[in-house]
Amino acid sequence: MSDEKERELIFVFTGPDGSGRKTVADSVGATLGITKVISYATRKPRSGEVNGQDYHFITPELYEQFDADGDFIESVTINGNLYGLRGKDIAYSLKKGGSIYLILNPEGAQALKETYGDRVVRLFIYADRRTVQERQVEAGIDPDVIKTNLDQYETAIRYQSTCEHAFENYDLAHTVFDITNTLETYLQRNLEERD
Ligand SMILES: Nc1nc2c(ncn2[C@@H]2O[C@H](COP(=O)(O)OP(=O)(O)O)[C@@H](O)[C@H]2O)c(=O)[nH]1
Ligand SMILES: Nc1ncnc2c1ncn2[C@@H]1O[C@H](COP(=O)(O)OP(=O)(O)O)[C@@H](O)[C@H]1O
Repeated sequence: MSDEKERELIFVFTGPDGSGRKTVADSVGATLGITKVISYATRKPRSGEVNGQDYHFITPELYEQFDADGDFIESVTINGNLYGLRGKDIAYSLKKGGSIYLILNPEGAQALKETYGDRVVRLFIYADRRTVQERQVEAGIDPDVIKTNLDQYETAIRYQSTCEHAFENYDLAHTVFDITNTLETYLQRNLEERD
């Protein structure tokens, strides 16, 4: 039989940029005490971002080295920057015990689903186009980046139907409450299956 740890769950928060994935995910993650696994990125940290908390911010040279070593589950270029998740980080967190969460665009969510199958639960977070635009403007995101993100909006929205769950995010407390309840059900069921 498979190792007990192989039954830990992988919650992936996905959806369009600006929908609130990070805000919601970190709040739910803190409430439930689940570990975040972060990607490696070659972009520069934005004001307020912390290395090792938002991303592992690394040089293109180091990124290339990891890539050449076959470390990345998938690797994408977004707005001229590289992003990737190292399989060994996921394996390590799962091995330590407990479920994990990640924040990814739909492409990344799909890659995880294909790699880890049934253990992956995708939570699709969404808001209307104008709202996600306003949020990104308010957050001080570069206007060119906002434009490329909005060009991806419809494509991202189409991924909703593939996800295990979808939540609109307007009232933040409400969204966090709903998702926390949903994940608690998964965690409880997972515990019971082990008894
Ligand atoms: N496919 C994929 N997407 C990622 C990965 N890491 C982050 N992303 C997504 O790529 C986009 C990165 O854009 P960025 O402007 O840095 O956004 P932010 O980090 O969400 O503020 C976001 O939609 C992220 O959720 C990854 O490893 N793989
Ligand atoms: N329900 C909400 N109402 C108002 N603002 C929100 C809400 N959820 C998130 N935000 C804000 O919107 C911005 C984008 O949220 P973020 O979590 O970074 O989105 P994403 O990870 O999807 O790009 C942030 O400034 C965040 O504080």
